[in-house]
Order: sequence, then structure tokens, then C-alpha cells
Amino acid sequence: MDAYQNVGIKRRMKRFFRRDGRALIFAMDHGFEHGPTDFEEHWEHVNPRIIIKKVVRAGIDGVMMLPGLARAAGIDVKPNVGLMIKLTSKTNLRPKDDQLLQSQLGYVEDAVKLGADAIAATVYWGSPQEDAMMRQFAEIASYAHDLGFPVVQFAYPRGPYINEKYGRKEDYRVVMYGARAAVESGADMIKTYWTGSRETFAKVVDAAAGVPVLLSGGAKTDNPVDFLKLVWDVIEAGGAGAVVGRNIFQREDPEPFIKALLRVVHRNEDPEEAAKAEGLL
Ligand SMILES: O=C(COP(=O)(O)O)[C@@H](O)[C@H](O)[C@H](O)COP(=O)(O)O
Repeated sequence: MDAYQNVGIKRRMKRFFRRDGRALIFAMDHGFEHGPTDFEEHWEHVNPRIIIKKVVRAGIDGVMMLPGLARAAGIDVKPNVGLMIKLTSKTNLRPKDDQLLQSQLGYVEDAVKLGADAIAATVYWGSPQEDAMMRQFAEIASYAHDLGFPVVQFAYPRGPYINEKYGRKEDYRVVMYGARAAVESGADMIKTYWTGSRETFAKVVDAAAGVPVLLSGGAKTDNPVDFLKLVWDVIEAGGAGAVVGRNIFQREDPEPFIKALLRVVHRNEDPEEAAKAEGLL
């Protein structure tokens, strides 16, 4: 028989991942990490209750927020949608030397009180402050696991040595390294960068040794089909889906776009066909 907490972890994982083992998750921590200017293109989406209602209506599988935003809009994340609470962050206002550190801004207990289904934290692998983030993650993960919560690691290679050695943080060798480090530090889901090709992303998926790997969305593409194609490549490479922020809330009408993404993620639909089916083309 499974220990109680193992059942909790498995049940909560299913609130994000459908039977196909894939998930599309909406991210909304940008007001804190990037600043509210990220919402200027469609300013009404700065209001979490407005955008959360839209993404839930479109059929999103999960929503990721920081604790304070979940306090404002967590109630709009319907019970059939997974709620991921991220417990670490940083502002874009802090000095440059401190930009490579994510600090803890909430506790596992806060996520529990908010009705979370998963708990997330970022580690910048390769940062001069890697040690602090590793310890932070270990503490969060250990306690969350004891309570039956799956833990998500935003495993981002970032730091001067990475740039020196690999040229760019999206180099597959270093993304793969970050994904592996996430697995070995106890993550149940991994969110990371696109490596530029299916072949290289497949290696990241292999290095994750069965732990689901989700794409970190990135900047909005002007053509929505370009982003659908990117997510299609992730799926074809064995990725488990995507965590998407700007590509959703920076669009005037996010609902058909989310529906098209869901077609790609869950029905393996060709991106152009999915876009046509949802009236994007
Ligand atoms: O990791 C994050 C920000 O990363 P960044 O420092 O901008 O590379 C997350 O907080 C975002 O929520 C995540 O990147 C998903 O949002 P989009 O990238 O799709 O906007």
C-alpha cells in the first residue's frame, strides 16, 4: 500500500495532467517578475479575475500564480483546474547582481491554505547564488512531499559561467543539465527553456528520466501559429506540454488561442489545422 502522501501526490498530479500525460498551464506571475508593463498591450488582463475567468472558460488544465494573486483570483480557478502556487520569485527592480537569485516569498502552509494542487519554486542552475536556491528548493520539496503535494521546479540555467562556457542559456547541453539537476533534487514536474529543435529537446526529456518536462512559454510571437508550432515540436519531442503566460494574456482574445493550443497538446493536431478550427486563420 502506498503511504498517504504518495496518494496525495498522484491525485494532485492528475489535476494538471490528463490521461495522455500532458498539460497546458497558464502562468501569471509577470506583474511581480517582470512588472505590470507586461500587461500594457491588453491592459484589462492586469486584473487577474478577468484573465483567469477567460483561461478557465477556454478549458486550460492548470493555473500558476504567486500566493498573493491566488488570494485575489484563486477562487476563479474552478475545482477541475489545477492550481500551482509558486513560492519563490524576484522583481526586476533589484540590483543587477541580485537578479540571479529567486527569494522565497511564501510558505508551503500558504499554498495549502490557498487550496493548491502543486507547489513550485525556481532554481537558477549555474547562478552564483545556486547554493541558496538549492537549499530553498530542498526545504520546500521535502515539506511539500511530506504533505502529499507534487513539486514543480522551474529549472533555469542562468549565470556568467554558463554564458562563458556554452554561449547561451538555451544551449541544449545546459538545459539538459538543469532538467537532470531538477530530477535529482526531487522535482515531480520540470519547466524549462526551448532548446531550438525537436532533437535537442528530446534529449532534455530523456535526461529528465520520466519526470514530465513542460516548456516555459517565452515572449509572445506575432503570428499565433508560430507559437502553436513551437508547442507542437515540444509534444513531438516527448515534452509533457507547456506553461504559458505572455502568449496568452498579451493576445486580445486568448480563448480561441488556448483552444487551439489544447488541440495541439491533447489531440496531436497539426498547428495550422488547429488554428483554422478555432478561427485564428
Ligand atoms: O519563469 C518565468 C519568467 O522567466 P524569465 O525570467 O522571464 O525568463 C515565469 O515566471 C513565467 O511565468 C514563465 O516564463 C511563463 O510565462 P511566459 O514566458 O510564457 O510569459
